[in-house]
Amino acid sequence: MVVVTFIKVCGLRDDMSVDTAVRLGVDAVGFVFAASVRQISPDDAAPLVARAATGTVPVGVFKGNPIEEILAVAARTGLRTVQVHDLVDAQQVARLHAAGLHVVRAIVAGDTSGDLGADRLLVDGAVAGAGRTWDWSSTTAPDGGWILAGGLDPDNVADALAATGAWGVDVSSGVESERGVKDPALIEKFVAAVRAVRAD
Ligand SMILES: O=C(O)c1ccccc1N[C@@H]1O[C@H](COP(=O)(O)O)[C@@H](O)[C@H]1O
Repeated sequence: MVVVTFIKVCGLRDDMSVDTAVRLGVDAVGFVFAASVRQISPDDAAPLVARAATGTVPVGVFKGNPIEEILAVAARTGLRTVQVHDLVDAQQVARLHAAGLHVVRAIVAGDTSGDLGADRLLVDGAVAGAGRTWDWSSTTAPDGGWILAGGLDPDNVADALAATGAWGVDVSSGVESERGVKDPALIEKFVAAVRAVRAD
């Protein structure tokens, strides 16, 4: 039986990477507004967000950004979905919802504080965007469909899915030729590896 796994490719900063992801039919692309080698400004992200909006959901990724800044970035870029790595209470989620945003709450593996009302959970390793795997068998899978992240690449994603049964996967470092530089061939290899996974 073929398994349809949600795929997000994160940390995009140029037309070619966005076009590659859209051509491959990935479900979501991420633009990082947190302090990072992949950080992009709202002005530079806005045209990429518009470029992605053809069946591939653009997602703003935030860590260490005040809620006011997240709202301002969404308004400037047209983003309707945000992935936030440091939400601590349901009021923050409610403020984002009140602005009409779809909210992905990113947590570190082992955190059992739940979704705080967010629309989806993403479970990552201790250092977001570092390309480091974590012990996928060490955590109890959250209820419902959740997204697995942290050091995924074309060679380990099938094992990661088999170990966790995650609903979706998110990749950044594992599809780069050097830190912060996306490699279209690796993006294609990653997507093929996810789509080759079967449940028998
Ligand atoms: O990619 C970043 O630099 C980043 C910075 C701050 C918060 C999140 C970030 N990216 C997210 O990190 C995970 C895993 O990335 P990796 O594949 O291990 O490099 C993923 O959810 C990205 O969206």
